[in-house]
Amino acid sequence: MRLALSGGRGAEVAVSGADPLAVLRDRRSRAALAAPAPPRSELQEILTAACAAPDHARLRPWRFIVIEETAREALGDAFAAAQAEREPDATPADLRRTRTKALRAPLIVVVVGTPRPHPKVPVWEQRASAACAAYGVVLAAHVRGHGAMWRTGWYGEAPKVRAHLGLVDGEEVTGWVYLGTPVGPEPAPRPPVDPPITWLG
Ligand SMILES: Cc1cc2nc3c(=O)[nH]c(=O)nc-3n(C[C@H](O)[C@H](O)[C@H](O)COP(=O)(O)O)c2cc1C
Repeated sequence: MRLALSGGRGAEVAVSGADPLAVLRDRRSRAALAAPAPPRSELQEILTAACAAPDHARLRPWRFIVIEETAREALGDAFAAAQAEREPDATPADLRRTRTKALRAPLIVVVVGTPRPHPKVPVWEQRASAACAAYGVVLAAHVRGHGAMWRTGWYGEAPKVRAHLGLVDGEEVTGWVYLGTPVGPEPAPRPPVDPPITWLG
């Protein structure tokens, strides 16, 4: 059964009577996103749901930075400054293109992994947990009828961007989750999946 998203403007997925597994199965990332973004109150719920990520020893090895609409220009400037530092030959057109990466959606949630040494929980587990939290943001936004797309990029490691975000040593950008109202044609339904399973029966 395919779930209908009612409008994609903060409306909840119509789960009543439907198979909730379809919410997971039929989710698609949406690259083209426009205003409105989820309002703060709803984003709070989405990020709270994302904090239910599996998390060994309850370290909660992530945090969120929310780039609201008015903060995007400054982030784009940081992207461009980072590119100018990394590629001294970058043209003004290159820098303009890079700046627009911050404007691809009305809101960005930066999921920051905060792994730290722990006697029982290795860093890879904490990174996996942060990735689950990022997926949680995507999924919870989808459930609430918003479009989402998890992206990454070199600029997450660039000192100028890290400084702009206020990241401290050891913190890492797990994902830039772009959120907003999907625009343009709906992506084709996900092709049937044959899960790679080894059954040991
Ligand atoms: C860690 C991670 C980084 C990603 N980075 C990008 C990216 O930079 N650009 C991109 O187009 N897709 C990226 N993706 C993939 C998209 O989020 C998305 O999963 C993909 O387009 C497939 O769409 P679907 O989610 O509808 O299956 C990334 C996914 C993950 C898990």
